[in-house]
Amino acid sequence: MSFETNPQSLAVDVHKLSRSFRGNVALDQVSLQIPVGSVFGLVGLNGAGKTTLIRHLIGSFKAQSGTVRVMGLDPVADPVKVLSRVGYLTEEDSLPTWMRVGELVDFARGIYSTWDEAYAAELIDMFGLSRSDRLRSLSKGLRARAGLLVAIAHRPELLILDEPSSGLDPLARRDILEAIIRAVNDEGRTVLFSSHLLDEVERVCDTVALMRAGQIIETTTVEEMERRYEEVTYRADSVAPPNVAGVIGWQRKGNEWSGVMDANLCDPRPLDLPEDVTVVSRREIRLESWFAARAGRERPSKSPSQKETEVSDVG
Ligand SMILES: Nc1ncnc2c1ncn2[C@@H]1O[C@H](COP(=O)(O)OP(=O)(O)OP(=O)(O)O)[C@@H](O)[C@H]1O
Repeated sequence: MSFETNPQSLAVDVHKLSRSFRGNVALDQVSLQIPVGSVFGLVGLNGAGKTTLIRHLIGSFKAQSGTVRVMGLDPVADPVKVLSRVGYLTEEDSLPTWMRVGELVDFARGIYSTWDEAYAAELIDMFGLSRSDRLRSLSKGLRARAGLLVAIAHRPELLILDEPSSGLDPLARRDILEAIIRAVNDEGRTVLFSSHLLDEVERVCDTVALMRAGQIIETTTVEEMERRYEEVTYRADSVAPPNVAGVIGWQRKGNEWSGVMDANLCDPRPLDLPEDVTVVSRREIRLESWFAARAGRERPSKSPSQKETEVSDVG
């Protein structure tokens, strides 16, 4: 999919970004455009390149080739301007643990000119923190909340959450994270959310990009994905999936084969479907099935229709 290319309307604009670590390609000609105001999900298997991409956005990696713009600025050339407008929370527990929550808040207030003290106080309360708590003595989940507080109390234009949920219990993940993402987005701000928790991504994101082996292989709105793909389950006593052209990925459970197909390209009941193969169900696609079909381990090809189908055994 393509977005409006007016730089003013893009919170993130990455063009043909490549990066290798000692000869190993981590990012391969990645182009990514995130429109202002979107909640954008970044998904992919371990090692797909998500964190490496995000680190370029916050200026901790310099592009080896290609360009990176965040709110129209180069994060390496203009780190202060960019970081003052970005909120960033990573799974790494990198807060200065010798500080108390109050000291952390005072420190952050000094850094960000847009710091909203009333909002910070509200968040301390909402997260069950106290200014006198020493970060070292907090549980991992409370420290993650303190990190989230610092990431959002300056009301960033772009909030980047890189696996933010790993330290949070399910309740915090659902209630706090979703509330924050929606609040940030309601103000017309942008959220980039990288996560392995696909149900969360599906719930909060309007657009999702899938990374595989250092490339973005598909960017789609959740709506578009639901319109385009469907999951069809067949019953077939065969060792190979039914011969249905254009299926982008199969999952097998006993004698049932579920295929993710592009509704524009496939006929779920082709005329040559063998008589002993029956269609058990046709379901709306879920992000998890799309991910399983598209995120596989081999190098990507150009489009879903050109891609070799993959089979995974789930039962
Ligand atoms: N500092 C580094 N030095 C060497 N290799 C690195 C470094 N950072 C990342 N890599 C490699 O780059 C590739 C992409 O890693 P990256 O952490 O970006 O993936 P990811 O999609 O964020 O994975 P995960 O979901 O596990 O966090 C991997 O092969 C990783 O080993």
